[in-house]
Amino acid sequence: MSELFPMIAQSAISRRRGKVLIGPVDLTLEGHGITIVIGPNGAGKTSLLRMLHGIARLNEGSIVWACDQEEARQRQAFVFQSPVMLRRSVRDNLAYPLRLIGETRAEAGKLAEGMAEKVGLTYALSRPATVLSGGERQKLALGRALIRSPDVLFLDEPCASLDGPAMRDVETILKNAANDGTRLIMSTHDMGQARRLATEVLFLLGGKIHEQGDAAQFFEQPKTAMANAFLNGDIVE
Ligand SMILES: Nc1ncnc2c1ncn2[C@@H]1O[C@H](COP(=O)(O)OP(=O)(O)OP(=O)(O)O)[C@@H](O)[C@H]1O
Repeated sequence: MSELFPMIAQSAISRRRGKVLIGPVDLTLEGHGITIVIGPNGAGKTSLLRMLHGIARLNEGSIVWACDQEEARQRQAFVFQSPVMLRRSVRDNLAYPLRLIGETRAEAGKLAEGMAEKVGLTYALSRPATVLSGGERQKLALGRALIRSPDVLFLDEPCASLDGPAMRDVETILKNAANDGTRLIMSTHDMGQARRLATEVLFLLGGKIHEQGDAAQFFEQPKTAMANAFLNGDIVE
């Protein structure tokens, strides 16, 4: 398989009805680690993730992966804040991405069971996804996104409405995925979570990347006054 990274965005801009949602963005993503995207409400976190993943229109500039675009698309997954589930069992939801690429029902079911174990949902395999709790739904969404072993997983506030134990479980799943070689790029409002997970930080402000850096260094000594103010809990806009 060819290399997917680096991903290079140059002067990338996404607009909606003439308004810039995000950009211009100049960004190089290397192939390892967990990049956490932070910034105040409306800074453009969701828009950045959607633009990089290719589900928000790229109006200007370029986003280029090291392999061809179609292959790059196949090797990515995205987890939304409020994932939509099929009105079927947990097993079928997990198996679905595999069925889409032609896996047999039996094989997809077997792999779904393996993934259910990884995300802690073995006990719920036969339950309809519609009866799951918020935490269980998010674990299912992660399992469904990870079942094709994506090289990159984008996550938009995946823990936004989860309680402590569910958040801890989700973070464990994410760390395991990163250790297994999936590159994670994730937005969060939770600075504790950002500190626990990040190897790299993108701090967004006003639709632009205001600061990018190694996580330990960013949290210890941010380079910009705005990032410093944000980390101190000041109102930044
Ligand atoms: N579909 C849309 N149409 C018009 N404007 C939009 C749309 N989606 C987002 N915006 C605007 O684009 C800007 C960036 O929004 P975005 O959701 O990317 O920010 P965010 O950092 O993820 O915010 P939050 O932390 O509140 O989720 C905001 O000003 C928002 O109001």
